[in-house]
Amino acid sequence: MAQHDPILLYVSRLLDPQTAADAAALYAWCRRLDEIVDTPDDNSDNSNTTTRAQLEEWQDRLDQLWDGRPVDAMDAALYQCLQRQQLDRTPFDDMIAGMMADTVNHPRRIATMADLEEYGYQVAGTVGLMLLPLLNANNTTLAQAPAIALGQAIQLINILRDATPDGTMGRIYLPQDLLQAKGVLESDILAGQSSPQYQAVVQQVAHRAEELLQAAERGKQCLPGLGPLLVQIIVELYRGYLDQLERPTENASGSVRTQA
Ligand SMILES: CC(C)=CCC/C(C)=C/CC/C(C)=C/CC/C(C)=C/COP(=O)(O)OP(=O)(O)O
Repeated sequence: MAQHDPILLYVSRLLDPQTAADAAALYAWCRRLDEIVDTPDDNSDNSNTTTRAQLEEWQDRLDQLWDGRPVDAMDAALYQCLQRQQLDRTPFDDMIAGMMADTVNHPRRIATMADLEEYGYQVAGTVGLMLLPLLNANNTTLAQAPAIALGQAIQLINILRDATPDGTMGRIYLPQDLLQAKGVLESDILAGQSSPQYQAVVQQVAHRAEELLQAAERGKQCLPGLGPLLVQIIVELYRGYLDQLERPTENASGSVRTQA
């Protein structure tokens, strides 16, 4: 989907070469994990069992990495990063747990906005926590909530942006309670069909994403040096995507299209 640099690599141009290499090692680990789950669903038990087995294997590899036994060159790069930085293991485990939820909960649905934010923490807020040591946060305790908020905002915006392809893969990440309250038909989402009611749910989620971006902006002063600038660049980039999402266009067949 992405027609741009992955966000982590894009902003790592602001980091010194060693820190950028550490960020790249983190990115590679997250990307390879994402690839395990990012295949079209065939809704079969077989497919889910295979994905779960791959995630369990990934968890075992993480155990080995943390024990100082990386299994390949990419894990070795992350291991070197672990030796330089004080990385906490929890966000790595939480990210795998979030990916696991994608295979257990089938077809993929999210019950409430709180559940969506929890998922956003698991698959993206965790990246914010992983990055804090690399960014030399002055006060890690204070920096955690805004770092998580930024990842969650990015995830919500990506979900809004990718709603149509996700729908055609049978995945609906917009909260069921909001969709039901507005009377949006699941069959319309799966067919990529927009409506004023659907757009109202998009606006609600977009509003929450903007609140999370603002929380990240308020917290950026916890970072030294170019850290606040780095955060502001990410915030403005994703605020730009939000602006485009709030101006939906319809193509000739009336399907959900955004200007992103
Ligand atoms: C505010 C404070 C104190 C710290 C900020 C700490 C940071 C930089 C947090 C951001 C973490 C981050 C970059 C999370 C994003 C994870 C994610 C879902 C990336 C995928 O995004 P895209 O690159 O847009 O994906 P596509 O490739 O699908 O477009």
